[in-house]
Formats: sequence, C-alpha cells, structure tokens
Amino acid sequence: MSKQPNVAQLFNEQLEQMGFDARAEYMQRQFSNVMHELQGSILEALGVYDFGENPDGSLKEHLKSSYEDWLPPYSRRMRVVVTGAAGFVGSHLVDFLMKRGHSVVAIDNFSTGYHMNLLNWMDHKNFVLYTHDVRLPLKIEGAVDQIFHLAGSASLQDCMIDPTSILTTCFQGTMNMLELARNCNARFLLASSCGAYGFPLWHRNPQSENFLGSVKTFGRRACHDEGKRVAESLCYAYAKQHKVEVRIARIFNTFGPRMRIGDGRVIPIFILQCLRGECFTVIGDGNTSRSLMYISDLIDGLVELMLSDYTGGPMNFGKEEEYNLIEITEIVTKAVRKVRGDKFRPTKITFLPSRKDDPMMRNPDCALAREQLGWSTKVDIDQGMLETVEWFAAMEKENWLYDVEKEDDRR
Ligand SMILES: O=C(O)[C@H]1O[C@H](OP(=O)(O)OP(=O)(O)OC[C@H]2O[C@@H](n3ccc(=O)[nH]c3=O)[C@H](O)[C@@H]2O)[C@H](O)[C@@H](O)[C@@H]1O
Repeated sequence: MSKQPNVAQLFNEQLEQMGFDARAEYMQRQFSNVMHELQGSILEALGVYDFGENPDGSLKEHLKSSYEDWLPPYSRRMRVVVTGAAGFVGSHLVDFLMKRGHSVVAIDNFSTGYHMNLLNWMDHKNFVLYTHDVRLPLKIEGAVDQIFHLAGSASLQDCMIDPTSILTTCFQGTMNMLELARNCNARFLLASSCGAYGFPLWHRNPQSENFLGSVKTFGRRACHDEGKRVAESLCYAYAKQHKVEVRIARIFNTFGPRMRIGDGRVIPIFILQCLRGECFTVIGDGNTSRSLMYISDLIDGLVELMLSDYTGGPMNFGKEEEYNLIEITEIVTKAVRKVRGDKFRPTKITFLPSRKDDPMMRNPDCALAREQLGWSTKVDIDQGMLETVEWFAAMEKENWLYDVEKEDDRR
C-alpha cells in the first residue's frame, strides 16, 4: 500500500468539521466501542483469556469457570478463522470478533482486499494474518472453534474479467475450507449470496428461502450465482457425509465503509460521483431497485447465525426495504450534502443503457432470521449512508482512494 492515512490527524479534522449533533452521536458510538474494548481488557487482566497458554494457574482456572457461567455467548473466548478477512465484510467481522476478545486467524490473498482494512489489529497478540489463496489447501495448528468463509469476489466486473477464478474459488475454495473445518472439528459458516436466487421474478419479490431460484448457467453473473449454489451444496454434502456443522447466510446488497472502489457496485460509485461533483451514472431508466443493508446489521446476523442451533437450510440477511436507483441517488445526495456542508454542489443524472442479466429488483424476506434468531436490521438507511459517506470523504481527503483506484486498475 503506497500511502496510509494519518489516522490521528484525520480524526481531529473530522471532529472539527462535525456539527454538535454529529459530534455527540460520534462520541456515543466511540463510547460503546470503548466499553467493548474494556470488557476484553478486564477479562484479560483477570487472566480469563490466557488460560489456554497458561494452563497451570489454578486461580485463572477458578476465575475462568466462575466467569464463564455468566458471560454472554459472544464473550466466551474462541479461536475463529475468517477467510476474505481483508475485504469489506471480512474486515468488519474481524473488528467485531477482536473487540470482543476472541482470537482471530485472518486469511486473505489480497486479490480484492486491502492490508489497510486490518491495520488496527496487525500487532495484536490475538491476531494472526496468513496471505493465502483458499483455492489451495490450508492447515492450521491448534484448536479452531469457528470458520467464517467469506473469501471470494461478488463483483460484476470480476465476473466478466475472470469468471473461472470466481467459480474455482467458490468450489475449490469452499471445499478446502470445509476440509479445514472437518480436520479442526470447527463450525463452518458460508457467506452465500442473494445471487443464489438468480434473476428474481416479480411474483417472487421479496425472495424467501423457499424460492428455489431462477438461475442460468451462461449469464454474465453465472460464475458467481452458480458458484454460490454449488458452494452451498458442498456444505450440505460435508454436513451429511463428514458431520461438519454448517450454517449458510444468503447475503443481500450490503453497504458501508471500506467497500471496494473497483468493484463496480452502485453505492461507492454514486458516493464518489457525488463527492467529486460528477454526474450519477444511472444504468437503465432508474426503476431498477435494490434493498440496502448496513454492514453492522449484517455482521450481527452472521455472528447470530454462527452461534445458533438452526440447521434447516440457508438463511436470508438483508434490509427489507427496496429503493429504486433514483431514490438511491437522493439518499446519497442527502448524506453528501450533510458531510460537505457549504461546499456541497448538486449532481445531475446521466442515464446509461441497461445491462444484460441485471436483475430489475431485489428484496429479501427475512422472516426466517427473525423467527429463528430474533435478528432484524437496526440501522436506518440515512444513518448508514452518512457513516459511509463520512468514510469515503475522509479517504478522499487523504488522497488514499486514488491509490486504491490505481491499484485496482493494475489488477
Ligand atoms: O451485493 C450483492 O448482493 C450483489 O451485488 C452485485 O450485484 P447488484 O445487485 O447488481 O449490485 P450493484 O453492482 O451495486 O448494482 C445495483 C444496481 O445499480 C446499477 N448501477 C451500477 C453502477 C452504476 O454506476 N450505476 C448503476 O445504475 C446496476 O446496474 C444495478 O442495477 C454483485 O454483482 C452481485 O454478485 C452480488 O450478489
């Protein structure tokens, strides 16, 4: 990575620019993060987290057993493997797990992820990073409790440039990680996708898990969509044949800080266009719609599913609200206006021709996650968009985004 942002400087500048309400909200968020960190530090000070490395301390053993009795499930220390850890979703999951004191083994080949996303943890004793392509077998020494398998690209750009890699990552990559789970006796969660439903049919919108899909093997998105379907089947084959405990999350469009610029996804593109005063490039007539879930809601869902006893099949995670592309430009504009203040300049729309195989709509039915996990999304779209725009604006200011874009061009 050629240039890293100066985080302290960035932080001070951002605080200065915020209005009173935004500053109060920000401090509140920081406070809750600090409380999580504090919980980890208290446990560590008590020695609860170190019992594995220092098995002979009787006081620690005593504290461990009495403490574990009243710890909520998240707080029991686990050793967790996260593949695709340097990516958008992976790095947020790593943050979640590390802040709660778990030990994380991060795996990434950095084809679409960035070291910067993991910078917070590089020197932490509970964190280890392996640069590894999941298409190759992987052995990890010591016990592993859980494997979150997130590695793989869902970008339409990547699907068009290198579909075979996407397919082999889905199939070979998932099989290798299932083998790891089998060898370690670890629970396995696959990050699947709404792509598994293929082209949503109007009378099947919103899509619930009992919609069996409308997928074709030769479309522009086939490598991703069919890849996820075969990956799901592999999970169930391993569950049946090798007794691996599997969980499958079908993830719908998600957004937030750290989205990859070169992905070709609509949210980073619209945000950057609006920040830079360029026209929004709306593909089609603007009626295409998507649901948009904020990243923290997804992370909560993935963790809840991993911890749950539910084994009945794949589970949807998404925001049960649909917005068309014009509405999305308005949501982005509102957030950019707040962040830019006086410097805001409105952006126009350029309409581009529709793309082949672009689903006209996408909206999840998340009744299953609600019933089984008590999960539902909490973050309002405007609030999530503001956080996302703040992140992109900060990165833009540091000129860091230009470096990433150049790096993406070279790939
Ligand atoms: O995250 C997901 O779940 C899905 O996201 C993307 O698929 P898509 O839903 O089409 O998401 P975007 O690429 O963000 O596009 C959303 C809509 O915005 C449109 N778009 C995109 C870019 C742009 O500049 N302008 C624009 O109007 C697209 O044509 C599409 O209709 C990936 O291509 C899927 O593989 C993945 O399953």
